[in-house]
Amino acid sequence: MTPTPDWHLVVPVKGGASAKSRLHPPTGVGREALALALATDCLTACCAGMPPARVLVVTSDERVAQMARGLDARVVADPGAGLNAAVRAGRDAALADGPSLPVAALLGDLPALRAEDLTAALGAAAAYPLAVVPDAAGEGTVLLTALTGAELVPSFGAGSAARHEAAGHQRLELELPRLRTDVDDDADLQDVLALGVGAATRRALEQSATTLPPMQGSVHSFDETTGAGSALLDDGREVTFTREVFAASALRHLRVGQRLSLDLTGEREVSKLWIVGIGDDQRIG
Ligand SMILES: Nc1nc2c(ncn2[C@@H]2O[C@H](COP(=O)(O)OP(=O)(O)OP(=O)(O)O)[C@@H](O)[C@H]2O)c(=O)[nH]1
Ligand SMILES: C=C(OP(=O)(O)O)C(=O)O
Repeated sequence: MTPTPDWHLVVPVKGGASAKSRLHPPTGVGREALALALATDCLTACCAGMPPARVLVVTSDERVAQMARGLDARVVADPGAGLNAAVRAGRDAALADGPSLPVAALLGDLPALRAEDLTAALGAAAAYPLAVVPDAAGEGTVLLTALTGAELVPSFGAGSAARHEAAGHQRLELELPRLRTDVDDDADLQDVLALGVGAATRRALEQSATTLPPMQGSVHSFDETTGAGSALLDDGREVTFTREVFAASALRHLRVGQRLSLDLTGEREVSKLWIVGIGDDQRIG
């Protein structure tokens, strides 16, 4: 296998009141807060997938900058001339580390992204001098790469995948929906929620129980004597529940493999469980 080169990753994040103008968050959720949460989940995955010192977040928004610094990413000042200028500024900051380094640019609105998706995509892109990964619709760009960073010339904006391809970037239709689903509008938000978003986006949407589908999973283990156990979420995570949570469900028994709906506190602890299809007011015991 070809070793993966040491990419620098440029992530532009607009932030502030004008971010994500096509998104209509549910009542009780601010657009700015939701946009920040989308970027937080995206950057958390990036900084888990590669050394954060090689992740360059281009922004002029102090809240975004603070969040990025908290993840140990580098912050580059946004020149204030739009998305492509922001990506160029990130590229130039990366090239200050070495003029022929490989540089990639990733959109910052991918809240379902996981570290392994980024690693897989950068690994695939490493086989080409220039590459582009289109968004799920095949029209926009989510990832643009150049093995020689100085050759990264961004042309983001409507229909950018075809433009990047015409400029010599190899089109990579990777089977990585978590990487390819960017959030522009309300339908995209539903798509990423179905894929499973990161903790920040889930938290930001918590005030709005109507839009957030409960987590689904199946019983993985159950101790009859204590009432404690664990479940496997459909996104692959194992989560645990205590005897108190089980007792509060009013269920008398669980069997391994049984389908459940779950609420979580934190990443791994179940705060509430119930049987799929049985609503809060229709509990069975
Ligand atoms: N730093 C920086 N990032 C930008 C800028 N414009 C867009 N982005 C980021 O680029 C990614 C894709 O941008 P868009 O989908 O066009 O997002 P947007 O401008 O926030 O949203 P819309 O108002 O819907 O166009 C997101 O991560 C944005 O935060 C910009 O001028 N500067
Ligand atoms: C900026 C782009 O897309 P969107 O506005 O759809 O995020 C793009 O794909 O080039």
